[in-house]
Amino acid sequence: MIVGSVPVPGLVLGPEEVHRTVRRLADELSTRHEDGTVLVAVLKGSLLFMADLVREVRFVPEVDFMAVSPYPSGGGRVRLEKDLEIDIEGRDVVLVEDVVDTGHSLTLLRHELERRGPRSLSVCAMVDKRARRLVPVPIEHVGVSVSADYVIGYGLDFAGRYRNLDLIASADPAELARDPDRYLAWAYARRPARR
Ligand SMILES: O=P(O)(O)OC[C@H]1O[C@H](OP(=O)(O)OP(=O)(O)O)[C@H](O)[C@@H]1O
Ligand code: HPA
Repeated sequence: MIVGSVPVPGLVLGPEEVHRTVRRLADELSTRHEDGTVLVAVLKGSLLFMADLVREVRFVPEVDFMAVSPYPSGGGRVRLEKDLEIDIEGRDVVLVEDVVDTGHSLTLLRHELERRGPRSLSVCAMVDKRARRLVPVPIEHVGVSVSADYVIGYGLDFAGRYRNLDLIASADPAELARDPDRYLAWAYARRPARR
């Protein structure tokens, strides 16, 4: 969308819709899981999602964190950067992802977790960019499916910016590549005033 000569991102979910979506996902998880379920957040993007989700589920979760990153050589190969501290053998595990794009990261993560013998494993992803999938991978709980090429906000960054927004917006990756600060004025104008 273009306003005047300044491109602005398209709003995918505003703050209220983000919270409604998190509550719905927490309800879905709460009907299937009991105390002791391990919620594994994928850093860094799942920061806000995990923080909200743990406050909405109706079971007592244990939390842990993983991180992956692409190999510099590219080609979709992904490596584990940070591993769990908890032994998940025999445990119910929910992997909490901010976004699934090509599917490479989630494929590696599912494989890594499955081979440790959890009692159950499911994935709860806030954003599913289904049209961009290169590797098919199951996602049991989806917040929102988008056709956008790139999304920012609610943990999702571009070059470290935009993670702290309480909304999710689609953005033009070419614009961001030209100027990573491109949407900051738009984003901060939408932040609620703090006392
Ligand atoms: O489906 P894929 O194409 O593999 O992309 C999905 C991955 O991208 C995001 O992480 P990102 O690399 O943006 O790192 P960050 O969360 O630390 O910003 C997200 O957390 C996934 O792990
Ligand atoms: N936004 C932010 N980070 C991402 C995305 C996205 O659309 N896809 C994969 N990592």
